[in-house]
Amino acid sequence: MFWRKKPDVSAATSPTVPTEKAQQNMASSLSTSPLSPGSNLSFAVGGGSGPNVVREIDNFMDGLIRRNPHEPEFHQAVFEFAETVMPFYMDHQKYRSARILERMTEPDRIVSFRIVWEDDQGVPHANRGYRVQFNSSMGPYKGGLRFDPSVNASILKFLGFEQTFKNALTRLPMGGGKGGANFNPKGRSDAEIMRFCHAMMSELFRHIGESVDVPAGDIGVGAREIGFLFGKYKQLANHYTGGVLTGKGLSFGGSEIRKEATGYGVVVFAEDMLNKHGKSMKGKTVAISGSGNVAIYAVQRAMRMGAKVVTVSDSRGFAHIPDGINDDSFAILQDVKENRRASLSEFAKEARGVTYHAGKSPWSVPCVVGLPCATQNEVDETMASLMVKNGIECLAEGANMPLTAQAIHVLKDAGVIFGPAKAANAGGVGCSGLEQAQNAQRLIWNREQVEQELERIMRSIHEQCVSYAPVKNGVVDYQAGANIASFARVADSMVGYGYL
Ligand SMILES: NC(=O)C1=CN([C@@H]2O[C@H](COP(=O)(O)OP(=O)(O)OC[C@H]3O[C@@H](n4cnc5c(N)ncnc54)[C@H](O)[C@@H]3O)[C@@H](O)[C@H]2O)C=CC1
Ligand SMILES: O=C(O)CCC(=O)C(=O)O
Repeated sequence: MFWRKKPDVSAATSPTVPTEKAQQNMASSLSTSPLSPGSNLSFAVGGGSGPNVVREIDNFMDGLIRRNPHEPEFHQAVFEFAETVMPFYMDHQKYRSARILERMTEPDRIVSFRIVWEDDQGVPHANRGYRVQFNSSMGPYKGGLRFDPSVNASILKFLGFEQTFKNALTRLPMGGGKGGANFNPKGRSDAEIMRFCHAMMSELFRHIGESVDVPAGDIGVGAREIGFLFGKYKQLANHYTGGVLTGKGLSFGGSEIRKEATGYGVVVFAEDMLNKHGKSMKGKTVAISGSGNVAIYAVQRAMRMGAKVVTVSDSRGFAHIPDGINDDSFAILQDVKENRRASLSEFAKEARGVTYHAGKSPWSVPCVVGLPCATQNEVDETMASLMVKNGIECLAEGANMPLTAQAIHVLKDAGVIFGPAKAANAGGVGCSGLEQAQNAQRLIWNREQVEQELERIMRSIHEQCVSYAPVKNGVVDYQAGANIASFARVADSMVGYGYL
């Protein structure tokens, strides 16, 4: 069945744009919430969606879940995508006959391996490392490494899937991948982190390369870890190839702005969405979750745009800053998180006008703009309803999949401008692409050059979303726009390659 029809090779040369019929299909499928109230089936498609579209999504998800049991995060990411892409897919026979949706939801390969390292007391530990090489249609696999005890195949498959389409939106030559280990870096010394990274690279180096697969950072992996990983790769490979990892230190091939890029990009994207709807960030109350790499630079960029940032959080609680973070409190936040790697409660103790709320999430604090920048599924339906009640107007996802499918529907149904992760947080990987370009040229661009190029990438992503997005009650559906624009790009390449 899968291989029955011949590929439509002519499609490879003509980029696909949504037809009028597809736009109508999208409008009907998006006109009501796809989740039946009270349904226990989290992927049940119901309401007023076109019956054919609903049936196709159901059948497709049934098959995906059967082939990938016990992987809820992967199912969720694919559902979120399929739900908006299906009408477009159904309208394009060249994709359907090539079974592109089934093919693009199957990773190219997954490697998993043992990582044995020694702690400071001389005790050996074994962890599991992974690299999910999801799709290389657009270029070498590209995507971060995550160190967190929760890491498993489901989480990395969802991240690798998302990364494929995010990278396509940057229009740089990057495929999608993701990796990591179920290692908890919290409380570990620098020496332990170094030994862990060296042990991980002892296996990972066989699977990566500047034209093969180029990892970078994600949760628990920043410049320190990339330095240890790069050093070990250089030693094992016996050559200096900067382009094999991104997020490197500036002294050994890293790029200006990479550290700031994801957070800055999220705010630039939010500003573009607001501008498109006749609004702006200036003077807006902004709630941010997380206090890691993405969150810190989202705070900084939002402050520079004249917004008032009233929350940040970590896995233990959140800090409330009713008058907004200022330059002094931002410097303390950076020091607590980036240098001392301490809890946010320290930030609250040291900065003026900050209270700390242990065990609570920041989303009960009223805001006009929400930027979830911590982790997946941190905002559920209840929190989204509370945000709506509190007057939120715009939400851009800094983290990957921070909202449940139901939470997204609550916001969109209430007319909130919603920026999905694959568009809103693409600045990080976009800047990684610029780091690869500098490494290939053996040149270092200055800060202004990189920042200008990053803004150009974010603006182009915004335009691509708008050009594919339906508009409902005057609000652009960026989720559908991002999914369809990136689907078309990846699908056209896959169709062009034939049956691979
Ligand atoms: N670093 C990057 O360039 C990019 C990161 N992302 C995504 O952004 C998110 C944050 O990543 P980074 O800032 O790089 O990581 P990080 O390790 O620097 O920071 C993660 C933050 O999330 C918080 N956090 C982690 N688990 C949590 C939980 N279960 N509940 C509440 N808070 C939790 C941590 O306390 C920390 O503040 C992730 O979803 C990541 O996949 C997306 C695009 C690029
Ligand atoms: O910079 C990169 O290659 C990866 C960034 C990343 O992991 C992400 O976009 O989620």
